[in-house]
Amino acid sequence: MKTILAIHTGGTISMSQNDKGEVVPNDENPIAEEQVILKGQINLITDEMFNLPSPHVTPEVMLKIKQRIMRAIDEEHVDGVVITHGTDTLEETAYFLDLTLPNTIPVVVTGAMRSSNEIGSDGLHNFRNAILVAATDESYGKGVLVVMNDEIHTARFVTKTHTTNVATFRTPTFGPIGIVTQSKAKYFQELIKTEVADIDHVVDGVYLIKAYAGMNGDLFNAINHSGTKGLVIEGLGAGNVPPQTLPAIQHLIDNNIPIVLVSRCYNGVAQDIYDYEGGGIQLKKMGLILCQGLNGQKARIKLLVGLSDNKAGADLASFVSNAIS
Ligand SMILES: NC(=O)C[C@H](N)C(=O)O
Repeated sequence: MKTILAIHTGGTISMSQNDKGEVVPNDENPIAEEQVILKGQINLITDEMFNLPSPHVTPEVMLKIKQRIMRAIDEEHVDGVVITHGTDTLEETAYFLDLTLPNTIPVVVTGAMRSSNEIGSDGLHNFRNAILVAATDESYGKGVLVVMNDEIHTARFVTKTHTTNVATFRTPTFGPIGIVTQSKAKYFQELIKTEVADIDHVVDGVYLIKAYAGMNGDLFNAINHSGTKGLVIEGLGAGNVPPQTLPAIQHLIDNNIPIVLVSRCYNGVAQDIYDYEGGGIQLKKMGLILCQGLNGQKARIKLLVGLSDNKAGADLASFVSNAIS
């Protein structure tokens, strides 16, 4: 029998609807373990570590979860870990863990779109599936996984795409890597390349700014201060910005702030294709780091982890730039 540690951190999976129809946190994580079908087949131990709506989750909280999992691996010798988490920032915590944990045992993050007492609540189903995936031998060596709505996604590429639909978690461009059936986790894709940065602290001052038509330098100027450690820009299309932003972006570069460029598009990767003012070719020449395959919030987590690992210059650029190969 495998031993799986479930770490509860809060989110809708731990919430319920009140008489007025509002979804509210409970005093404690209310997941009814006795209802989880796999009880009896798996030795499930639980840790009610946090009870936070996921918009309250910070990189410091993510680091604490990482440290808790390290203890489970090194001292408790568990066979797998499941983390329940609010879905709003689930992809960020999952990717933080993917970048900072050794790839030794399955670590699976899950949540719910409907709270525990709502009709059609998906919490227990997702929790059961996540336990099943964490206890499956084929789940070893795949990095941190996200299990929602009968699908298995990599933490690196999955993103929340719908405000309320239970099929909200999608992996644009690359697709999920497996499915969960009644009794099995089945994989049809391999994870490519894993990287680990064993950090013991997290830096502050890493920002994310989205480009838009007619944008000027105001937002970039606003973060041009001593507390800024890094910036991710969600550029337009293949990775371009309006020309009026360029002087302010250049000031940040002159102040040695690493700037990462991704695309605000849902699919595809940022590339240096266009050679006009503000185009990707110019941005690359200015020193922006083009990051392939990650969305803005994931690229921010990667930049934050790289900086927290004391990476700088070419080392930081190579850590952040390529998530694909
Ligand atoms: N479905 C959810 O979990 C959303 C909730 N607002 C959270 O992230 O905590």
